[in-house]
Amino acid sequence: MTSTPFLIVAIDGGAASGKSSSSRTLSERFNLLHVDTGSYYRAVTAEMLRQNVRADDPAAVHAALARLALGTRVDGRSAVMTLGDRAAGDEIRSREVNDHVSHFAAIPELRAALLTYQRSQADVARAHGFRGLVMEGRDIGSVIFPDADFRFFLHADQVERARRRAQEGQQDSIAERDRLDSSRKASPLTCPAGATSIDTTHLTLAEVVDRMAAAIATKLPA
Ligand SMILES: Nc1ncnc2c1ncn2[C@@H]1O[C@H](COP(=O)(O)OP(=O)(O)O)[C@@H](O)[C@H]1O
Ligand SMILES: Nc1ccn([C@H]2C[C@H](O)[C@@H](COP(=O)(O)OP(=O)(O)O)O2)c(=O)n1
Repeated sequence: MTSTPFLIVAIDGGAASGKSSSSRTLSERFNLLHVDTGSYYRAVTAEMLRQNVRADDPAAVHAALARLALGTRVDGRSAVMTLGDRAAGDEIRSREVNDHVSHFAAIPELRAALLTYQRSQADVARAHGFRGLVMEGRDIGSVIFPDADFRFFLHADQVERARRRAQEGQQDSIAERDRLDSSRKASPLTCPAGATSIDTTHLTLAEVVDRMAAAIATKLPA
């Protein structure tokens, strides 16, 4: 008897390239835990701001990281970071977090603190009976799960991505975040070698999802 494989799907890309929307749909279609690692960097950034810690103060960042008590709550099909007894909420999408998150995400010590935590989400998925996980971010296919079963890299031209964000009513300097995320030394945003690159500029969300789903279905029936 063959057992069903536990599948890891990695999706990377810049802001508003379609990572969250496609990940959510794939998580439903294949019963995968949805892990939005951007929300983790956002939650830690919100916590740093709450504690008045600045990204350019390494000693304060170090001390604050040592105090973080990270946990995970599963909400439907999505993993949600908890900090102590608080779950990350809407404040992680605020203008202030948008403006600061890439600066905190560039700090190697902070990224190292989140590395094991992100990998441990596979255990959370198993414990909750999911058939695998779909994890989205900037360095999932390159650093967190380089051996993932599927690695996708989504991109779209900047004007289209800005249009998508504006349509959501969000104030977000995506060009500046992409510049910082792509140029940092620690795990920069890049299309990992061997990943499947998809230009979503002229595709509908359904078309993007269908391309990824067709590949995944070869290993895991929907
Ligand atoms: N291929 C697409 N065509 C049109 N709109 C899209 C497409 N992909 C995503 N969107 C829309 O763009 C916005 C940002 O998408 P999202 O999935 O949140 O991107 P990311 O997670 O990469 O930041 C959402 O409102 C989403 O519905
Ligand atoms: N794996 C990850 C995920 C996000 N980040 C950083 C860089 C991003 O600008 C911020 C926020 O990520 P998020 O995915 O929420 O951003 P968008 O939804 O694409 O606008 O976090 C990262 O450095 N590494």
